[in-house]
Amino acid sequence: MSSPGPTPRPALAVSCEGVARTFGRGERAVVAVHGSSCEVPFGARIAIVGPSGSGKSTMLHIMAGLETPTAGRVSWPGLPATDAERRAQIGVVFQSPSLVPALTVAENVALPLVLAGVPDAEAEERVTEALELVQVSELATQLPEELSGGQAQRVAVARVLASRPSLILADEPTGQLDRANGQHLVDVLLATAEELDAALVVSTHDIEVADRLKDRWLMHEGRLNTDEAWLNHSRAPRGPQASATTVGDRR
Ligand SMILES: Nc1ncnc2c1ncn2[C@@H]1O[C@H](COP(=O)(O)OP(=O)(O)OP(=O)(O)O)[C@@H](O)[C@H]1O
Repeated sequence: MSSPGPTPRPALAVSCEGVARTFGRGERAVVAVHGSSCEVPFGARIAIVGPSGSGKSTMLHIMAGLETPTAGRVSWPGLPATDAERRAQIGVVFQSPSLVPALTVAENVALPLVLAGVPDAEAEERVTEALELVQVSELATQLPEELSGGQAQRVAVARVLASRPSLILADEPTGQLDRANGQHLVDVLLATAEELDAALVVSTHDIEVADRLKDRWLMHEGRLNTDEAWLNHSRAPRGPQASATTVGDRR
């Protein structure tokens, strides 16, 4: 019997090789991300956990192509090579919802579809479906200023889902939601990622949210640790500090 060939490498949505990002110069320079590497295949469900200021948002923005690394290399082997086409396949849920103030909720969700040239009837269908998924259909004609923080956050998620991305990057998507609504939003992100066969990366402080995702990575002082062994380090005298200890203690 012939031996099986090497297992084909899974298609990667995004790959980071030693990426770093420094803001400012000289004495005022802040290193938000130190040389960090990761590979995110399609089908991945990853939580990036870490304390405030550890570099999670910056890392997600690098993966999204919104922030250019000052060192290292980011690539999207499984996404289109041209910037515009690739951007259309990357959905980012920002920490602050950033809705367009003059547009209604439905118009905000439709905006990326209109810009991408999706026909009106299909855009309308996708908007209705996305608003239903995040349970804000009744807010379709409201303006962003009329929404609570949590409602705005759900609309921002709907906007990403409607564009049917292949790579979903969500920065603290449950930050302004109570526990039940937060859990529901995670359900929606997971179900959508499954349906689209997309990669999903969620940054969070919330261990309950992190535990819903298949893999958990730690961001600590600008360094990304993709080895889940850190979960057990809390018992070791010199394991990763505060955040890892907190996570480990919950297990
Ligand atoms: N545009 C910027 N200019 C200067 N410093 C920045 C900028 N963006 C981030 N930083 C700094 O980089 C570090 C990492 O910030 P980042 O927002 O990535 O962390 P975070 O883990 O997402 O934090 P949080 O959970 O509070 O959002 C922080 O010290 C922050 O002050």
